[in-house]
Amino acid sequence: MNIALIAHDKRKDTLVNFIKNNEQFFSEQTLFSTGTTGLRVMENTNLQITRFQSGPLGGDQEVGALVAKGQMDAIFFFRDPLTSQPHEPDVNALLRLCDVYHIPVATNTESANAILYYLKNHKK
Ligand SMILES: O=C(CO)COP(=O)(O)O
Repeated sequence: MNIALIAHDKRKDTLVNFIKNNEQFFSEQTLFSTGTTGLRVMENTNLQITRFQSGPLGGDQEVGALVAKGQMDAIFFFRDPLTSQPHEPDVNALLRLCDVYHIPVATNTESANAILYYLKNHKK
């Protein structure tokens, strides 16, 4: 599966921990990420990730392009709900495209665990 990993700064540690706890699963997928998130995950795991631009520089839109082309199966996007982002329109655009194309998106550890369970058991 093609899976994108994205986290805002205050949620990067949480995403890295989630990925580390499930590294075997993610090692069997094709991974994409925004710039800094991918760097942090690769520094802390043995995973290989195709990194796009940093989020504020267009990375969310690059992930969105894969969604629009039908090339994305799921997104783990740990958002920071308490900090305003300069690229909020890009974030909203990505989430909107996920709804347009019915792509599962996890925005916190609990929804990530639920979607992980779904991906492991219902999508091969
Ligand atoms: O801002 C982001 C998502 O909106 C994430 O971007 P980085 O992974 O480059 O920090």
